[in-house]
Amino acid sequence: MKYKALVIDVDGTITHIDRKLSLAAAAKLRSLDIPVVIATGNVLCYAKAVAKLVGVCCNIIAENGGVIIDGFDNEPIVSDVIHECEDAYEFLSSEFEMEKLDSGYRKTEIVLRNNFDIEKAREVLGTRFPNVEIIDTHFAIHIKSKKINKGTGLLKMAELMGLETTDFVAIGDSVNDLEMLQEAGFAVAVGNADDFLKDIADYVSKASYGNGTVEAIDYLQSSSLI
Ligand SMILES: O=C(O)COP(=O)(O)O
Ligand SMILES: [Mg+2]
Repeated sequence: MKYKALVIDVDGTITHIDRKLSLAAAAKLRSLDIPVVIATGNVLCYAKAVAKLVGVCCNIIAENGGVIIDGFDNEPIVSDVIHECEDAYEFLSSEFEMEKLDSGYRKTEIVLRNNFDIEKAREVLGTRFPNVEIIDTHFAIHIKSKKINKGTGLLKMAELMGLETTDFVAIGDSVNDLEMLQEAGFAVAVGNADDFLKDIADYVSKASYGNGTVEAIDYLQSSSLI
């Protein structure tokens, strides 16, 4: 066994296209005897439920690295980065009809329904908020700090777990997984992943969504990598 832990995205990676949980992926993750860290752009309470129900509780990177816990009842570590995201949102909302998602729960970023022109929004924002970026995960649009991502989240989590980031296999599907896959020792992109993620991955599954995760874990096990 080469890698000591696995860090895995949620939407598009352990789900089907419609965000329903892939039961096959959940069963596969639950069967592993190495720690499994959930890493998602979703809010912490959502991620905690995912981790608990999948059965991999509870080292969690939520809000794209902005919020981290290393135990279900432990106090979250919350990055202080929301203010600039709020300022950018206020600035944009005078020009775009935007619908906030989960705003009552989010601590570190602003998330919006994917129903406006993101390219235009990036143009309008220009260089006004140099520490803020807008990303599209195909599930939602995030106005987030450039200072945090799932890669910085993995660095912190590895430290909390007494591991190196290179001890991890990372599995993901989208732009918000890029830094995490770059940081990990072994990177997996599922079949539905964006091309730029597939380009940097060590393994690209033929199957998509949750079935891609099952295929990748089968490969890692049969190659004695985990
Ligand atoms: O929050 C999103 O937009 C996508 O969530 P994910 O990181 O679990 O894929
Ligand atoms: Mg995803």
